[in-house]
Parts: sequence; structure tokens; C-alpha cells
Amino acid sequence: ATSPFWTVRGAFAEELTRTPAQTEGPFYPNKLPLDTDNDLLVINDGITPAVGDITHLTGKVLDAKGNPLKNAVVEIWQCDAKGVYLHTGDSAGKKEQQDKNFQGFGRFVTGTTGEYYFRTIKPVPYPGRTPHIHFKIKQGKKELLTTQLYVKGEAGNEKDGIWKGVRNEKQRAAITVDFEKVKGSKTGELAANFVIILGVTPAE
Ligand SMILES: O=C(O)c1ccc(O)c(O)c1
Repeated sequence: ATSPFWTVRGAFAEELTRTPAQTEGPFYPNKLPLDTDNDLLVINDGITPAVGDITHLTGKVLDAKGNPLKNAVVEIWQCDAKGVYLHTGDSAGKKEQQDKNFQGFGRFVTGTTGEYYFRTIKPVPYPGRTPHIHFKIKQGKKELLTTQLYVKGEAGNEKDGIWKGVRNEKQRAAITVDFEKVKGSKTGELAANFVIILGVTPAE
């Protein structure tokens, strides 16, 4: 289920690299935040934004044939800039260091182009883990994929058991993306793009 596969569209045979599934990890929020929108930097109408490197995270969800998937629910979650997840199993002993302004979890429902957008922070290391953002893709109640996104060039990637566990090099490259400075941004905002290619073609 992890090998590359081929699809034929028009006159072109195109190799698509399926996004590998990875562990959900222990900290999918056990209690969802009141605000679950796609801006993780501000909770509801809060005035103080989260701490961290502002990142514009874009991408799209494609089915196994390479066609955009609409009505896909893209969920992300990650620890805050101090390394605290929105899960009581993690945050209970870390109340002092927790960033109360970080939403920690967000959702985006794709339209016909399959595209998604989040405003969040560049992920930071968590004890034992290289920086990463967790993703879960659903359609209705059906879970289609659970995976993780990594930062290209992070020295910690090579020591991360979960990252290293993705044995296929193309698949590993596909989940390890550039966090590039947005041209002209005076505040050093970053942009990252992550295309998600599912192993399935859900029925309409
Ligand atoms: O195995 C762990 O400890 C662990 C911690 C944090 C994560 O985000 C994760 O995916 C795994």
C-alpha cells in the first residue's frame, strides 16, 4: 500500500506519490476547542495572537486518480510554541508554559478545487519528536488518511523514528516541505504547501 502508482490522464501517464499514512500520536485533542476554524493564531475574537512563526499553510487534497477532492475535511493539530498540545494528557502538567492563545487544532472543508488553507505557527520540536503538524482527512464520518507534515532541512528529522519510519524516499520527500519566507513580508511570515494524495477514490 506504500508503493508509488501510476495514473493516466489525457495523453500523459503521471506518477503520483501517495501520501503515506502515519501514526495519529497520543494527542489528537481530547476536547475540541470552542473555535475550530482555519486560523490557529487567534481563538474566537481574541486580541492577543499565539506565539510562534506565522505560517500560511496551503495545499490540496487529491484522490488516488489525482482529481481534487471536494468536501474533504482537513483537520490539523500541533503543539504550541512551548511544546504543549491541546490534550489534557499533555497540558495537565504544563499549565505554566502553555500558550493560551494558540488554537492548537483547526479544520478546513475543501471546495471543488480540493484546496485548503490554514494560518498557524511553524511547528517546533516536542520531546522525542522533530517538528511536525498532524493531519487527518475525512469525508463525512469516514476517515481517509491520518498523517504528519515535516519541515525540510530540520536536523531533527533524521533522528525522528516516525519520520524515518516512512521508508519510501519519494513519500518521505512528499511529507517534508519548505517553510519559506513570504516575499516582501516585513514580519518574516512563512509559507508552506502540502499536497495530499489519497490512496482511495471516494464515491461521490
Ligand atoms: O510518541 C510520542 O510520544 C509522540 C509525541 C508527540 C507526537 O506528536 C507524536 O506523534 C508522538
